[in-house]
Amino acid sequence: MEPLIKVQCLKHIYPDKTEVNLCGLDFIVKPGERVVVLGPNGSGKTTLISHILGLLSPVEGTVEVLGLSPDKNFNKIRKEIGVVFQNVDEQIIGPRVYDDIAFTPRNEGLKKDEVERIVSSAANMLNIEHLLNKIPHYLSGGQKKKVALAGALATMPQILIMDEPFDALDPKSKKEMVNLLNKLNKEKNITLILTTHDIDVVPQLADTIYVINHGNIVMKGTPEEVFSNVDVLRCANLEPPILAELFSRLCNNGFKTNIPKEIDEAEKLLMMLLEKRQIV
Ligand SMILES: Nc1ncnc2c1ncn2[C@@H]1O[C@H](COP(=O)(O)OP(=O)(O)OP(=O)(O)O)[C@@H](O)[C@H]1O
Repeated sequence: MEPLIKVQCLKHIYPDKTEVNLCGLDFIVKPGERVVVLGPNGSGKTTLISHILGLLSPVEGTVEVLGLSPDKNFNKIRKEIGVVFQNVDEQIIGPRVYDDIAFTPRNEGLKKDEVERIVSSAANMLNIEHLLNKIPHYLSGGQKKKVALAGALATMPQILIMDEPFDALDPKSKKEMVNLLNKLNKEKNITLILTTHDIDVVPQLADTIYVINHGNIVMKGTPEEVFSNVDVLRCANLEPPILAELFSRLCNNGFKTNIPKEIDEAEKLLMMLLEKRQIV
């Protein structure tokens, strides 16, 4: 299967001469994949995303999205990619929530009733119908994030990129966001690229994880592969999810068990282990 995105040994130099390198392993995203990028602060996650979106041009290395250089084919590429930036204030531009979600469909010249249909379907997906008449500036951080996501989904892109999707979300909204992202991936076949510091949710969301450290993509693998490699993670200033760490330690102590993704799964596995040992 041809990759949707391929980034090889990227080097970027910002105007103030700050140099960002992303060498090591190639960054490859296949259609329908859920990819999470992990790395410490300042390691270049947002820089990587900006290149994929064609907002920045590499000084060295190659960036290909759908076989094209995104910086030279900005309009073509941006139709296929929905994005929610870390700082959503920079991307919400409509005077009312409705206008913001309607921005791209209106720009594409769609008729009023088609725009209405798209906005109402995106708002419904995110449970924000009650916010449509509000002024975005006065919304809470979590509400703004949902509005930005509704805007990104309005044109049903092939690829959805979210930089820190769980920032500003309370536990219930975080759970809803995880479920929604998985639903978009499964039912609409939207390819996901996410960055997050919220490591505990990663096993529920990732098919593939990339770990960036010191200018290199140092590791690629499934959550099980990556989170069992505690030394590489710690070296990159990352902690494995608490459940992954606990169950890896149980494995190291001779208990044959999978690594659970969620607390319910962990509970079942623990009950099975305890029953086997006749502790309960
Ligand atoms: N516009 C800019 N001008 C100058 N330097 C920049 C600019 N944007 C980012 N940088 C620098 O590039 C490096 C990588 O930044 P980037 O935002 O890509 O990291 P990140 O991994 O997304 O960080 P975080 O986890 O904190 O969001 C950092 O040293 C940062 O200070």
